[in-house]
Amino acid sequence: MDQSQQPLLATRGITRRFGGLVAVSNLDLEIRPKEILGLIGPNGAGKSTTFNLISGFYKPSAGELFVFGENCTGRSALEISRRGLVRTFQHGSFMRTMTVADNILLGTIHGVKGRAARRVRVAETAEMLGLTPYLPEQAGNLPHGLQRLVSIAIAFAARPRLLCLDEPLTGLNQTEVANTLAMLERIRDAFGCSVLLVEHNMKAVMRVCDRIVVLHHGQHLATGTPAEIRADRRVIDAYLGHRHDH
Ligand SMILES: Nc1ncnc2c1ncn2[C@@H]1O[C@H](COP(=O)(O)OP(=O)(O)OP(=O)(O)O)[C@@H](O)[C@H]1O
Repeated sequence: MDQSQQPLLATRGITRRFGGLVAVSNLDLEIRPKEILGLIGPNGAGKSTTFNLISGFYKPSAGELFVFGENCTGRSALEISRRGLVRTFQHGSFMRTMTVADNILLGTIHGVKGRAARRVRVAETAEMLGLTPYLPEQAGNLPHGLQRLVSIAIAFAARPRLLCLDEPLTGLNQTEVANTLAMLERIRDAFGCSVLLVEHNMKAVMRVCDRIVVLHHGQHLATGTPAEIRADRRVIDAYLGHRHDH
């Protein structure tokens, strides 16, 4: 296969059980270079579990995980992050009492050597995300929208090849959503990084994603472009038809 088209990440038949409950069942998923991939589905569909499986926070009950072509089934979250996959968490992933600058610095610890280089990386990252004016501020004192950006900045400071974002748009107003989407596209275009987006804001998902994967009851329901997903009768019945924000 042409190296540039090899999936950055692939799951083969990945499954996760919690006791008798199958949260994710036999899922094949691929994330391609430089794509923004949306992962959507109703509450309880298995999105967070999938996210935890691919970032190494959960071990699969069955199936395999390939990260950048390497079989990483059963590897720890740290081992996977060292290969260039970085994630955020649903409820924010930053230290409230630290400054924005020190928060972003945390994201450079594994990937950048030396104080001066780290300082440069922090400045570049803040610039990219529009956070430069807030660098000296205590992160916990910032408005919610900026706090969400700080979480993304920490993840992006490692310059991942795959940035996995867990509901990054929750609680943002329309302007903040538009700014965040524009920022994701900038990151993708400038650094060639892929983005996996778990998100309930359908309007945003339809706008920014190249492809979308739909889960339902832990199973794969559909994969396609936003236009294909919007027109898919099974997806409308299972999910989109019940929503009011698209
Ligand atoms: N640690 C756990 N222990 C037991 N059951 C779990 C655990 N995590 C998830 N589940 C169950 O697995 C199923 C899938 O949950 P998951 O959180 O992955 O769905 P989701 O699509 O992310 O939902 P939401 O949109 O509400 O975040 C649900 O039935 C949930 O109750």
